[in-house]
Amino acid sequence: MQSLQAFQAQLHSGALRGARQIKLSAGLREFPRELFALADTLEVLDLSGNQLASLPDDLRRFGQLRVLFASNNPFTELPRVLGRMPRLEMVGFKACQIRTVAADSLPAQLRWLILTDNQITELPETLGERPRLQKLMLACNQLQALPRGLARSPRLELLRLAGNRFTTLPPEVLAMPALAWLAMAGNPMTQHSEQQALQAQALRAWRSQDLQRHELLGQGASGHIYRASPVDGAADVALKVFKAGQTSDGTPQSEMAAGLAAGEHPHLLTPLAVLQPDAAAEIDPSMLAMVLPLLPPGLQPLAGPPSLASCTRDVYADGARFARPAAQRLLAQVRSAVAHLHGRGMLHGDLYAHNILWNPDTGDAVLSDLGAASMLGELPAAQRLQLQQMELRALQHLEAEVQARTR
Ligand SMILES: Nc1ncnc2c1ncn2[C@@H]1O[C@H](COP(=O)(O)OP(=O)(O)OP(=O)(O)O)[C@@H](O)[C@H]1O
Repeated sequence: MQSLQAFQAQLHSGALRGARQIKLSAGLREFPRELFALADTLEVLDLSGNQLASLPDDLRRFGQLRVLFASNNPFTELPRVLGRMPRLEMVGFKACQIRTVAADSLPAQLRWLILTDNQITELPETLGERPRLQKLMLACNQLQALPRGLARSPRLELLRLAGNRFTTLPPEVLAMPALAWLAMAGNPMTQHSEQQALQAQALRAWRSQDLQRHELLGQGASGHIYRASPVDGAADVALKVFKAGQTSDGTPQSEMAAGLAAGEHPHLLTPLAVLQPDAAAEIDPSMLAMVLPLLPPGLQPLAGPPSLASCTRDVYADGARFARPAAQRLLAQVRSAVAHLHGRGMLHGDLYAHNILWNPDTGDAVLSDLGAASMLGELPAAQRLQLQQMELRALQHLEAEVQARTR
């Protein structure tokens, strides 16, 4: 729902009685007290894109609230009242101005925490005392260390640390018993390798006048993808134009560096080149872009991304069943793509069925999306190996999901 007036009108008419979900984005500067009329039923509240800097102390009256999104609001502190919410398990405060996360601001049932793109320098030890924690998004902050107790988080499977200030790998990461998906690019511990990868390719960058841009092929969270033709008559390519300077997993620069460093592999979607920014360009010159091979039509994602309920696990189409030979071929190709990345000293970081495009008839597959990939070359060899072993957990989850649907 977009406007406060529309919300109020619906509330007064009784149309919202018993509502379990509300989305309000209307330039709100204060929490609308009218919402308390739904305190007994509301489970999902989305207040993203307002002007809120605080939440009321009696928010805990929302006894059923499980999910709270409040991204793109000028909070400077994670509201402490969240720590007293009895059922709250998903908390999303992306792109606010948060500097402080107090020890008592984390709900006991916390399962999924999004603090991407804030200014956080330190996290409280209580984060390691949330046994249901499964997904932790901390990219693009100012962190140099993690709470020690996170090392023992029994269910923490997905961790995003990209774009912070880590000079070495936080030791807690290697101890996490269930970790399977990790992004850590764009930190001082990886930056040198990323810069080298970008510099090495700078001379081979394409200019925008080398390409004619055509229709939009699709868009994801981080970019718009167009079909484009090289003006020299070479085969068509895909052009990915990044939407913003930061993605949920890191930065476009890190994604491009990883893609270039990964090099070519028949089952990995890696860029052919970056597009040189240029003032005369048809696209906004401040936007970063890269050129990718054009995938043949007929490929489809193996699954959809996780839902609020599945949290770290992909969602497969109802009744999805794969023919055994196709499933085996798919898994062999994905394993070979992962082995290639590991051989290059890298992590994919987002090894998921939703990042695999495949042809269900043949089993031919391409692993895409290096947006969470990390270059591990600057880490000690033993750590590199441990991280790659960790990523094999993601591969095992994928294999189990596919095998469970193979007839
Ligand atoms: N190389 C390509 N060739 C043809 N079509 C492509 C190509 N890459 C992407 N697409 C199309 O664009 C859509 C969006 O791509 P994708 O999901 O990779 O976006 P993204 O923004 O890069 O990813 P993310 O959401 O993970 O940040 C795909 O579903 C597909 O239809």
